[in-house]
Amino acid sequence: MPEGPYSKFRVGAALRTTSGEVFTGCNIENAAFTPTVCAERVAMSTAVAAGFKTFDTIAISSDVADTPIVPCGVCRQFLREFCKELEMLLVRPDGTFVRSSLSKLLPESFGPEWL
Ligand SMILES: O=c1ccn([C@H]2C[C@H](O)[C@@H](CO)O2)c(=O)[nH]1
Ligand SMILES: [Zn+2]
Repeated sequence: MPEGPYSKFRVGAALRTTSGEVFTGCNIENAAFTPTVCAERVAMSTAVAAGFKTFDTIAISSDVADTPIVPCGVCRQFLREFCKELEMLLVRPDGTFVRSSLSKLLPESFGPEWL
């Protein structure tokens, strides 16, 4: 995965649909900073643009810290739109990972069924 030119972070995400397809994404940084998009949102946007709307698992990895990466708040809400109970594999640079879930990282969440 490419390095973000400003943060120097490399983040990758692999999102699996309930029918087994995998869509990947990387963080895409912007000179104006604010328009930067995270790997998780790129992966889900790519999947939705391809017509997939049901997901079960996302793996997220980074090569920066020794601790597993965690998705930012914006991504948690973005992912929530299509899967309240999304399983998460938070991967360390050495390939080991911890399991988490969106319902754990974004409890009592607001979603489409409210509208
Ligand atoms: O879960 C995360 C956390 C951060 N980033 C990106 C956004 C930015 O390019 C860089 C630093 O925040 O890492 C992601 O892609 N996913
Ligand atoms: Zn994010």
